[in-house]
Amino acid sequence: MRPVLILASQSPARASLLTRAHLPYETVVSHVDEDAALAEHGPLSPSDTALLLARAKAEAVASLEIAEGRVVLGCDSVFELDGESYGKPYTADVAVERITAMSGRKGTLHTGHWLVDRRNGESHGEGAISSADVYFSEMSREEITNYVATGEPLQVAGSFTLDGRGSVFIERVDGDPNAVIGLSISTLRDLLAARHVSPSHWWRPTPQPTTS
Ligand SMILES: Nc1nc2c(ncn2[C@@H]2O[C@H](COP(=O)(O)OP(=O)(O)OP(=O)(O)O)[C@@H](O)[C@H]2O)c(=O)[nH]1
Repeated sequence: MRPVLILASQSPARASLLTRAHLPYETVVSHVDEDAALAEHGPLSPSDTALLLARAKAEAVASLEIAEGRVVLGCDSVFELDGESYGKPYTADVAVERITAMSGRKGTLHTGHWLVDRRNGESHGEGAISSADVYFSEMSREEITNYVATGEPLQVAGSFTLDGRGSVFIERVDGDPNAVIGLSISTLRDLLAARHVSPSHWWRPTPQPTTS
């Protein structure tokens, strides 16, 4: 039986968070062009950017036939430092520059969530942001270049991971740590509750067909 939840994301970290919570899901990547989605809008705050992109991803997948009768979750994570939005650094030079600016300081990781409920012939969308302040320890130039050389920070929003090597440099998180990684499970619970669904329903063993 297909899981009710579709995760509209290519992110292994987001998938892992659902798996660890024993929440069954199917992954359908949205292939949303994030720059094009943002170009339609004027300047947005980092949190509004995350919510808009989460919505674009969820709606792109929710429009597919595979989403009929199911619930689709899209997410997007944006790192805020000094009021500026940062996504993935992609290159080592950009990662070194950004991590150098973060050293010894506090940034905020905003993760947008958008849920589209396509059950019962409807299509109801609702979103929420989960933001967490992240406090970084002082990092030496050598530590930064050694971290960037691993390649880990290049493909993650904010150029660091909380659940990987980046944890060496994180002193404190104020907020949902899962939101830092990319998907706040408690925010998903709240969005599902608004649609009269509890993730705990999915822990029940699926009734096995009786052999007559
Ligand atoms: N493992 C880990 N990944 C992180 C962390 N912070 C951000 N990320 C990842 O960085 C990526 C942020 O880029 P997004 O554009 O939101 O998502 P994406 O990876 O492109 O995947 P889509 O959902 O398909 O757009 C996500 O995959 C996040 O899971 C972290 O602390 N740990």
